[in-house]
Amino acid sequence: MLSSTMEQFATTVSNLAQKLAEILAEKMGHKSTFFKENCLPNTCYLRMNRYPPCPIADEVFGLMPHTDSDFLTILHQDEIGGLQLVKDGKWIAVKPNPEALIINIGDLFQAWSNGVYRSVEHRVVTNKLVERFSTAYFFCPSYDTMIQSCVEPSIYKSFSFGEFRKQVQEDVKRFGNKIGLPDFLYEILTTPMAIDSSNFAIELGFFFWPAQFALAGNWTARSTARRLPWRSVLRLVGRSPRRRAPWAAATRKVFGVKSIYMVSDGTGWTAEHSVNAALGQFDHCLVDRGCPVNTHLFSGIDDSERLMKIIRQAAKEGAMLVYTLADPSLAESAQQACRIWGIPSTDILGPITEAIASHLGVLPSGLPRGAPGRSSHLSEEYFRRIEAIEYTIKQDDGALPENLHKAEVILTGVSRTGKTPLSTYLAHKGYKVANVPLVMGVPVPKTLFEVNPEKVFGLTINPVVLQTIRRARAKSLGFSEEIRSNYSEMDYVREELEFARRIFSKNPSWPVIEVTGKAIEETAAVILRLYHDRQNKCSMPKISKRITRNGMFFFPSVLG
Ligand SMILES: O=C(O)CCC(=O)C(=O)O
Ligand SMILES: [Fe+2]
Repeated sequence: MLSSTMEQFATTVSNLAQKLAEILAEKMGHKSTFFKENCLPNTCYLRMNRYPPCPIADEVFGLMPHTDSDFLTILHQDEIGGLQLVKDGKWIAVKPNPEALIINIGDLFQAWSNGVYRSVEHRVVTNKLVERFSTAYFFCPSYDTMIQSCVEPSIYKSFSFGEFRKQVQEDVKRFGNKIGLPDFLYEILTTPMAIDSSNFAIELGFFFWPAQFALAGNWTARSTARRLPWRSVLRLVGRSPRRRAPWAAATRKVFGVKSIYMVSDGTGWTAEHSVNAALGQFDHCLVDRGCPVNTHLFSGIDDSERLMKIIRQAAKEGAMLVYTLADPSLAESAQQACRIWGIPSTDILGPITEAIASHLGVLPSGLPRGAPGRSSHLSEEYFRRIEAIEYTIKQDDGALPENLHKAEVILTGVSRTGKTPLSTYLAHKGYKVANVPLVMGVPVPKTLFEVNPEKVFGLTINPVVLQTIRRARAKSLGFSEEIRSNYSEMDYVREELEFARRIFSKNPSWPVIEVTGKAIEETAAVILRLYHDRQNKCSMPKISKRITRNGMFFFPSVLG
């Protein structure tokens, strides 16, 4: 009785699947007999799922996130609910309606339609109290049927359904999850294609349901392991059920770690800096607030083969892709592959390069930094930077005062105001920087007062903060008690800051910058703004300084 009911059900939904496939094909302008010829009843199969009540429903999936390896799936679920699908990057529940059928696009339809229809990622969550049943009809061809895109140029290589299934099994064995269509993507995507991707899941009125379904009450739950599938399967028609394996996507969901892949055909600094700057906007929710982000940098990626491997990996891991690719065809490939695989992506270099090209009226070279044919990789600017770094290292901590006149920027202040890291940072930006410490009782080099005062910058800091920094420093360096009290006791700290203040006030054209609580980058930005204002001398703001009540210099950045 059960089997005849199931046969009847299978025949009905098989006809429905046939019609739907033809309608979808026709919508793409293809009147095709392909489905009629290749998806015969003996190659399609029906699977009945039972999801027993699960005491740890929050931790276990009934069915791991997956896409179906078929053309179409016709699914019936009972009134319990639990099926979810991904829409716009979010999991949404499919409202249970025993009066309706759910149609899922499978991987084969995605390949056949060249990505116009997309196979939908779905999963089943378990229920604590009640069992759930569903029946899925998988509309498949024979293993030797070749799956080939119905339009050219094709995104995917053609493959037989057998090859596809074999690859899926191998991937599951090797990686623990199915990769699916990304395995069959052409490595080089250079031809622009307009792909109208749409996740597809429609509900139809349901007209047939076997009453004897409850017969299968003795099924047993197959897996109780955490996050492993929690359901039993009854196969009625066709091939054996797929092995269910834990998915990378599921692991991701358990641990909630998001990844950002940065890909560059150069060093990757631009991508890295941009991502870090943007991540700064999420300080309030990163890591310790439970939203951990992993970033991975792939530099020197200048061929599509490696690019596609990375993108495939990103698809597998559910990562986002941020790329700086000077070669427009490579950037285009990245964009397309991301669109096809549903990977969120951002092209950092493309939009700005295009804007500059249109502003200048000149085409960009499309060559990454260092590529043969691009004007000298090691540019003048590069050598200038190296020279600046060499100079700055030599001039650290008051060394070689006779060379101060060669500096572009001179930083001065008491010990532990951040002169050295600031000098190094500015040197990496190409400025020759000297730093001169102001130490009470040690004469300040004469040359500091002989050089152009416009390049001297004083640094000052809150005494309490300075004392804390100095104490930590004294401890880590194992200073003796005597040196320690000289260096880090409050009276001494205040006195030394006063000593510096007096020097600063005798040299009123030195801007004095309060560094308390400022990042090196922030102080550097202030210095460079002043430096360039002074260099350009155009409507240069007059720099003034005044003394605040606690005896610290306060530096209003731009005064008219
Ligand atoms: O039980 C369900 O609702 C979904 C079943 C399913 O996705 C499958 O068997 O592939
Ligand atoms: Fe499925």
